[in-house]
Amino acid sequence: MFGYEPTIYMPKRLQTQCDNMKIQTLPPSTETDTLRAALRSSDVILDAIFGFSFSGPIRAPFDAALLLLAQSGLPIVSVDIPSGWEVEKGNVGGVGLNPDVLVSLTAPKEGVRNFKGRHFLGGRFTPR
Ligand SMILES: NC(=O)C1=CN([C@@H]2O[C@H](COP(=O)(O)OP(=O)(O)OC[C@H]3O[C@@H](n4cnc5c(N)ncnc54)[C@H](OP(=O)(O)O)[C@@H]3O)[C@@H](O)[C@H]2O)[C@H](O)CC1
Repeated sequence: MFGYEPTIYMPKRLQTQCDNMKIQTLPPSTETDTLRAALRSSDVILDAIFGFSFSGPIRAPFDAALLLLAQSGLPIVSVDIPSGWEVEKGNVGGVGLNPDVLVSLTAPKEGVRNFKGRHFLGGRFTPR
């Protein structure tokens, strides 16, 4: 896909599109072995696990998955909100990812006010 070879962890609604486009997916599982293996052959993590509907504590299997992502040492780009952060309160308890880059959608959320990495704003904007 555009020269990239993505592996998608637990796609929620896009399995058919992934299959049609022959994009590798990791199905829901309580095991983290496949995710661990995929991380070993990855260059970057695009984090879009949770958005503004997340509220802690993190339930399994995402607790183990977030830990693996954080410990991978790979650069992380988060979409809208780093996974594990709450939309208003931010990284409560420090269990969320600490991405290098954040791409907020439409508007930065209150919880990322103190985010210190590179921060971009993306979305569709309607002119007045
Ligand atoms: N709609 C808009 O105007 C905009 C939306 N934006 C972003 O788009 C996402 C939409 O994603 P949505 O699926 O609605 O929500 P989330 O991505 O946050 O995911 C919800 C799922 O997360 C699960 N969840 C929540 N808390 C936990 C937890 N502690 N442990 C494990 N899993 C959790 C939740 O599971 P349930 O079982 O509770 O249903 C859901 O499956 C939206 O979030 C925005 O980020 C943009 O902001 C642009 C405008």
